[in-house]
Amino acid sequence: MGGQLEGKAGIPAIIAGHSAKPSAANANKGDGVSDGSSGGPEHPKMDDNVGTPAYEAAFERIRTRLRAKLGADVYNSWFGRLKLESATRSVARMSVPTAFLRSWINSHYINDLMTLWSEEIPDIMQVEIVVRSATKAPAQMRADDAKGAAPRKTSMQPVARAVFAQDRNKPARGNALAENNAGGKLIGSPIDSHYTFDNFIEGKSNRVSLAAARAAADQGANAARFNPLFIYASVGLGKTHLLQAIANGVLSAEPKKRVVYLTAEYFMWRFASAIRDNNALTLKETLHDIDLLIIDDMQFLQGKKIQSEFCHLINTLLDSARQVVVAADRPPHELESLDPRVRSRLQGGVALEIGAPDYEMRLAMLQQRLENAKKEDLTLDISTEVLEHVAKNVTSSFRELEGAFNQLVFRHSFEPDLSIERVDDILGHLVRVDDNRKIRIEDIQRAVSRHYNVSRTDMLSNRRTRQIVKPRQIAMYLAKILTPRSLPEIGRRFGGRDHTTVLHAVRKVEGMIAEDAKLAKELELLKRLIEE
Ligand SMILES: Nc1ncnc2c1ncn2[C@@H]1O[C@H](COP(=O)(O)OP(=O)(O)OP(=O)(O)O)[C@@H](O)[C@H]1O
Repeated sequence: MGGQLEGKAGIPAIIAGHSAKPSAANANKGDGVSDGSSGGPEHPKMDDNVGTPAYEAAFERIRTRLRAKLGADVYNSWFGRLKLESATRSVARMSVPTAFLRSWINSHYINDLMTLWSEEIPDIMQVEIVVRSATKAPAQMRADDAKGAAPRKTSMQPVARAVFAQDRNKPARGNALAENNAGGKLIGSPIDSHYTFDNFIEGKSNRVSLAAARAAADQGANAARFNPLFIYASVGLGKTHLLQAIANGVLSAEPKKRVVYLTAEYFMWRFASAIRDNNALTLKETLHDIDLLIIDDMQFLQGKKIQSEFCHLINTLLDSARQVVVAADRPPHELESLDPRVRSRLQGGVALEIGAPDYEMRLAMLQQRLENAKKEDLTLDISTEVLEHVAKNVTSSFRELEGAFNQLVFRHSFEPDLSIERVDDILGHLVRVDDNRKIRIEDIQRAVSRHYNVSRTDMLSNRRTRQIVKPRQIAMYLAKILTPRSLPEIGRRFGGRDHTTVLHAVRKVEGMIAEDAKLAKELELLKRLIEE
């Protein structure tokens, strides 16, 4: 991979000398509107070669290399939810859950992905990013088919077409997409009936958020205390699951409630198209008349006009005691790109964090997944010892854990007696990723103070001499990119500094790196030393 990780917008990631396929060009438009699958006669079939261990392994290595190159923060933001959808001899197709992510990867990283793929598998001539629908484990999808559920638009569900608002006269539960297509008003994204409170595993790290979510869904006397309810967590810890469980909870109790679930990107797209088509008023009127608004991935809300519409919408809903629930990857006061009026309104309710799951929660999740998977494959038998081993070693998020479980199920079909050693081989990358996340702020402070020859005490002190300020800022920057800690947490570990001081340090160092290649190299070296 080249030293620079910026791709050029709109350049199809096809190696020169091979004919440019229309599908690749489409995949690079990234307009957030078009069909993510982008069609075309030359596309590989969805199930081509996927699951072939060589391709899966190559994809995992590519992810590991991207992570090492970009740092945990940047990687998690853009690639944390990247999945391999299909791969043939010449085309690798990956998916992300939103059009926004697809667009960003296409305009910034597509060439790097192309390079990495061709280094791994020289025959790959083209890479594509498509948008998939709400996440769902393959095992669950097969279970649906077995139960004769209406066919779902699974992995190729384009965000822009995934539209749904609960029609007042329709039953709430069941296959949301089938109901949408049958005539629901087109406003929100689909609500997946598999995400419920009942299958949400409860533990120390999510107990309070779960209780608040239940209260918001019950709409009882307590609900006003949680309005707006703001849930934040880093990737894969259950925000979407909880938000959708609220929607399902409300709809199962009162099917006529008007519930709208939207990702922030979809909200932006919906408003932008309504403004363009001169029907913003109708959209606003419809939205102002709902009972429950749920917005996911709030960190992506951008644009002055859209934010002002959003502000107006939540003001109207909150002022008339309608429930608003929002999720993001950070607390409201850290959503710096948000209009201060929106931020302040979001801060007016309650903001709760979901932390990483502990061992008991992880084991419970694996057991739950195994029980479900066994319903469709009676021969499936993964020992308790293996489940405990995985729960002990894959610790970062439920999504990683789910990925680990799916790999085990896949392997089980041709290696029924999985030993612990084999499990380690198979899940090696997941365990390694996890190790990366265990970097402690103290390790960073120690490495930086040694490198710049300043004492750790000085680094944490109030002294402002240049010799101390620069290493302090560098250490804060490294803490931000190498650990999952929030700005306030980092501030606390640096002598009780405010989160804005940490933010200033991070920006300052980013600016210095952009201008000073020598410093950039020095920091790369430091990063490697800390990660070892
Ligand atoms: N407490 C839980 N109990 C059971 N399953 C969970 C729990 N938390 C998360 N999961 C599962 O883990 C997967 C990832 O969760 P989810 O998509 O809700 O995470 P997220 O926080 O929204 O991540 P992102 O920020 O990347 O969108 C989902 O399949 C979800 O069902």
